[in-house]
Amino acid sequence: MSATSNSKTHNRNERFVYQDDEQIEKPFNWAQLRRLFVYMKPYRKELMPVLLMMVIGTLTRLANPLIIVIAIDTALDGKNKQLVIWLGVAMLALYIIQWVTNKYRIKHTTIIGQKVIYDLRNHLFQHIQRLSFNFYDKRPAGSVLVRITNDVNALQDLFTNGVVNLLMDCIQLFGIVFILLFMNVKLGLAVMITVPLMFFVSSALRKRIRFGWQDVRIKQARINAHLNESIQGMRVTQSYVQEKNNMSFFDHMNSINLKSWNKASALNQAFGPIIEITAAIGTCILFWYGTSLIAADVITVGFLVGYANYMGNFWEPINRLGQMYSQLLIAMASSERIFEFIDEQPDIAEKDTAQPLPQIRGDVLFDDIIFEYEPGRQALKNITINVQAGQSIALVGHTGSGKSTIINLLCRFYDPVHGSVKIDGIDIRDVTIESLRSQVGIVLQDTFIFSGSIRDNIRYGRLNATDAEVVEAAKAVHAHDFIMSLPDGYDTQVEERGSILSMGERQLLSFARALLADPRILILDEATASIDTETELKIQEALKSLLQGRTSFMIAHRLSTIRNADDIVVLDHGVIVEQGTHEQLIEKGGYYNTLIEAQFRFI
Ligand SMILES: Nc1ncnc2c1ncn2[C@@H]1O[C@H](COP(=O)(O)OP(=O)(O)OP(=O)(O)O)[C@@H](O)[C@H]1O
Repeated sequence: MSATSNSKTHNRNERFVYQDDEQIEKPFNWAQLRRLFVYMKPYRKELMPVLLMMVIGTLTRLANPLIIVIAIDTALDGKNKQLVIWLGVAMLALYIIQWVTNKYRIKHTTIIGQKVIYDLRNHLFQHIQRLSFNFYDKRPAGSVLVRITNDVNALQDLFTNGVVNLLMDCIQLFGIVFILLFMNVKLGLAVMITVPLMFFVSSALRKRIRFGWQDVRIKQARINAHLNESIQGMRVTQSYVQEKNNMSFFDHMNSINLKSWNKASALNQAFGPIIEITAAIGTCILFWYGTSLIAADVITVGFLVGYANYMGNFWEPINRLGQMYSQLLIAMASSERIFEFIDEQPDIAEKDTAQPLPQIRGDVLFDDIIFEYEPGRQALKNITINVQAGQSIALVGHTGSGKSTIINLLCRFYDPVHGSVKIDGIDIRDVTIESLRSQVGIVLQDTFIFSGSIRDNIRYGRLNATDAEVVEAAKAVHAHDFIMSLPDGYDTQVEERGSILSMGERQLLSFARALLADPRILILDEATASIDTETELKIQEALKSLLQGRTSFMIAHRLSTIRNADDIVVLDHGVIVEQGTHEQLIEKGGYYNTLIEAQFRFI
């Protein structure tokens, strides 16, 4: 396989490490299984008739061999033709009952199972939407995606037929054991003597199977996480001509996954022969001991045939339970990963006493803020910024100086370690998150365009805005002309991330979206990409409309934006080194002056 030959070309362990999925190596977790079944609770009523059908179906199956016993012993000598007919009718009736109950059971378990999966997926998605940025910082998006798709799907089999089949097999098994012992205790014990042996041999195997399937899931999760990253980063991959390298890495992971699957599957298949051998030994014992009992007139031929029939039915559920064990293990590995997410609590939690933030004016105070993403590494040190409503603040500084961090704190994506952020004098930790974020608008550097029409993308700012308001917002930020030049105007369909639009056009769309939302506080992470002078002028004009009457924080990259700001906060390594207007700071000839000179040599 090419993975082996490529392994010398680079050290794969140095890149794409998805540590997060390595952790689960625990034994079978019954508490987890019980927790999973909580999702079935709302469907208890619907489940009752299914269980009833299952019990009826199983009992009729158990009655079949009894008819055979009677037929051979009392009817086959041809003297009692009527009894043969009646036995035939009874057999047919039993088969019909089995057919009807099976059909009902399969149909309804599928429906209930799908509903449970639907609930679980919704619950998981609802939960991860609440999780803080901190959670997403630590995980590749792919691994989050895998849990909502693959891991939830892996539970599908369990919920659609697994649970009911499990119960059915258990009832059938106990029923047969009871009948075998009831018919003849000695014979029953003799034929079942091999069962403990089988459990003993298979218990070591079961452990290996469990680890095998866990390993498969980990490998699959890695592939999916990598796939997701690869698709997201396809442009970068192609620009750096990394396709071959990427392919070799993928091939490597894929072959590891294949090996892991083959191993688990081979272990799983080892179950079958163990059961077959045990069954064969059991059958030998039955006929050896059974014939001697016939010779001694203790049992009849019909009895032995019926007994053999029950024995056949005895191994069937055991075999299925063995297979189901691996299904259960796959489901348990997935549910562990799902619950790991569900148990994750958002770092940014609302206080019980949190009140909605009233309609704000827009005064903002960063009061002696210290913040660290990781303990011991301060990203912001003693930051104090006092902003009056309606002022525009430009945040400037070299890369990594803490500009985005300030913005993250204002939206309460993280909480400071020390100090507080206040809006209109109210600590933002005391208000509900929704009321805070709905009054703070953000225009990100990498404007996210959703699949849909241009109109819908603008309307994302305020879902109940009318068409006229959408057009009005677009006009105000000078986006209307370019939208009208598109094939279907406002109805033009754009794909995810808006690749048919230029960088400048995407910016204007995001301005229109923000204007429609009409927040009192606006955060703008200005795009760094250079655009032509004409678009630059348009954007500056658009910005003026957008910023009017709002408090704004801008991570500014264009000199024109920085110049127009009411106040410029200059950051260096998480510390404010200078603050003032453009003219004041240039006059001062300090850090800002050097920074601006370095960035914009034409000044
Ligand atoms: N999620 C994170 N986890 C850990 N450290 C982080 C995280 N985000 C940022 N940092 C660190 O915090 C510091 C400030 O980062 P920040 O993103 O605020 O800088 P910035 O000024 O916005 O940079 P840029 O102009 O490059 O966007 C940097 O040292 C960065 O490495």
